[in-house]
Amino acid sequence: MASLRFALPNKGSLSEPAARMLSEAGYRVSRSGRELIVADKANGVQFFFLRPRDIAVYVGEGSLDVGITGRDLLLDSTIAADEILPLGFGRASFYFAGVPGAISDVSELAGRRIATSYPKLVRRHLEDQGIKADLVRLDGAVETAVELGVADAIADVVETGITLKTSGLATFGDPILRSEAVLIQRDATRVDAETAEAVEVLVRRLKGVLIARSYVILDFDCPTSAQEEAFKLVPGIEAPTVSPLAREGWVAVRSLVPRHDAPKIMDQLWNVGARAILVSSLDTCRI
Ligand SMILES: Nc1ncnc2c1ncn2[C@@H]1O[C@H](COP(=O)(O)OP(=O)(O)OP(=O)(O)O)[C@@H](O)[C@H]1O
Ligand SMILES: O=P(O)(O)OC[C@H]1O[C@H](OP(=O)(O)OP(=O)(O)O)[C@H](O)[C@@H]1O
Ligand SMILES: [Mg+2]
Repeated sequence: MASLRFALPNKGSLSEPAARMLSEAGYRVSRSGRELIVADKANGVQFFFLRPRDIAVYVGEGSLDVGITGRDLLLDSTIAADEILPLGFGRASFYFAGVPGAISDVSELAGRRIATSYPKLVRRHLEDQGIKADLVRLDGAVETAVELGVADAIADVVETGITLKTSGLATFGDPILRSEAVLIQRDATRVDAETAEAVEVLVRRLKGVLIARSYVILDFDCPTSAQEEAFKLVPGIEAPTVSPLAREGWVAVRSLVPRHDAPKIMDQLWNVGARAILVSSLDTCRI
């Protein structure tokens, strides 16, 4: 079986959660030391640990088949690759920011200097708005660039907003981008059939983890007189599973429900007469 060549972040915010998600999907990604290539022979995958910023390059130009990186890093890459699955972690927004009062609107950026580690992404955004500004490309810690007089504003990743606040800056304008970790592949039309099949299996496994993270299993006992009303509350993915109970006039019901809706649904089920309402977590699944 040919190996699927998979690029994973070797450090940074995305590294640990990417490895955890793959491990939950059944792959063996653990590194015993600092090795940069790990073979998962049982699953026919070879993992290459690379800087997240370089991952789109390796995947886009075809040296590696798939990879996990940030949507913002993908869009900033000079080599294009296709986003095939958003992965729900590494969420962050990308904003312009400046000293409050000094700049409060994106239109005021015309002719100003903007520090960023994401020049392509920012340039394209400014062009779309017809704004001409000078970009100052920095590797990191861009928040300090305004204080040190290197730039008039910055464009950077904002997660909690703490770094901005402690640097005396505030965002202005709408978010330039909402980013999260994404699975990427080279231009799908250039992928051979065997690789496409391996990617399909990978995507199904990852979707299994995503569903397992966002849904819970709900079990309850329900009087048959209330079952129609209860089924409306728990439609499930196809339909709820209904089994007989060893008690006349009652059924046992099982269904998947969105994790964050579970408390409200449990209250509603109780109100229609359901009892012994249990919630349990999924490890993974194929839907
Ligand atoms: N708080 C955060 N800080 C930085 N990047 C974040 C954060 N939360 C999510 N991300 C995402 O992580 C990716 C940045 O990867 P990068 O390797 O630069 O991570 P990093 O946390 O900045 O690590 P380092 O600065 O050590 O290289 C981007 O896709 C970014 O949107
Ligand atoms: O909104 P917050 O939760 O404060 O997070 C955002 C900050 O985190 C990142 O910096 P990082 O620590 O990666 O350092 P870097 O700028 O050197 O990459 C990013 O560039 C912001 O500075
Ligand atoms: Mg960083």
